[in-house]
Amino acid sequence: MFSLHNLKRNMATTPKVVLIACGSFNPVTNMHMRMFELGRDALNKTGRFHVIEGIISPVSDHYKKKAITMNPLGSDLAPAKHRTHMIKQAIKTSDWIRLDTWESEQSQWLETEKVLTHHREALDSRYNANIHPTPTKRRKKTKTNEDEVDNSAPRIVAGSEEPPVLKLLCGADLLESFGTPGLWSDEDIETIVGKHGLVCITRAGTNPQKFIYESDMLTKFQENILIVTEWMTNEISATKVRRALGRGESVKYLLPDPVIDYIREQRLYGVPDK
Ligand SMILES: Nc1ncnc2c1ncn2[C@@H]1O[C@H](COP(=O)(O)OP(=O)(O)OP(=O)(O)O)[C@@H](O)[C@H]1O
Ligand SMILES: O=C(O)c1ccc[n+]([C@@H]2O[C@H](COP(=O)([O-])O)[C@@H](O)[C@H]2O)c1
Repeated sequence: MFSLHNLKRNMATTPKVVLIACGSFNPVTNMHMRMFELGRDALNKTGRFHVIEGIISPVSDHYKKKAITMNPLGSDLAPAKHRTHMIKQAIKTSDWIRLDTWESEQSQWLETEKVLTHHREALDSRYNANIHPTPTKRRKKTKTNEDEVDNSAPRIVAGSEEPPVLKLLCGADLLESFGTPGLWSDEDIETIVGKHGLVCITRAGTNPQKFIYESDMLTKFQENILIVTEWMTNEISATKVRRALGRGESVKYLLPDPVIDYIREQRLYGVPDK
């Protein structure tokens, strides 16, 4: 029978999850934000997890993939200071997603497995120490410098509960990039999927179920992968957004308004003069 007491007890015993999305966020789009909502909803609906936090972790300026595979003439990755500023604008309307700049501040590009390990350790120490500020602190910071990054996270109550689980949140293109020869190491893929877990949002032109079926390793850890179908297949890609910006085309409703304002102000992505 339903009772508030049982509901509270279930909430306390259901494993808590922190979702982390790693990527260029060049720039952050409305689809990135939606990816978090889809991932949280789907995990919570399984009844097996309770999502408590989302982390956006942009890559550092040393990430060279774009230069190698997308644009042989040079990297079109905007500096991390701009990408993180835009993320801060985008998450203003969210009370559970935060920016974490640890990865973007590194002096070299780091494999995603290393980023997850860092956050796994950070979660463990937050859990063990139980001395961290609540997320409301960030929203009360009206008098501080706008550019000051607050990487504080929700307080994790230690006690009988287990520490939160960390899961990588991604689009199916990232999952399918596991199959690109020489891009990811097998050990890293095994750690990401076997130890942490994956929440993967379908994307136009991808077939994550088939991709998992065709990989022995992913099939082995299948129970750690949640595929979430995005039925509103309005494909927003940062590449296409950058292209539209460079051509002076409107990107309204594809990016949060303050992000568009910032891009125009800073003349990012080759935005032409008015
Ligand atoms: N439209 C989308 N649907 C589902 N996932 C998405 C979508 N756009 C981005 N993502 C996911 O967000 C994460 C970070 O994305 P990323 O910064 O690489 O954006 P992107 O649009 O794929 O960028 P680019 O076009 O520059 O390669 C990745 O896991 C990516 O798969
Ligand atoms: O860990 C790896 O080996 C690895 C190999 C290729 C890409 N990644 C990560 O995957 C993300 C891809 O982002 P993007 O914008 O290039 O689609 C980014 O966070 C990279 O650091 C990670």
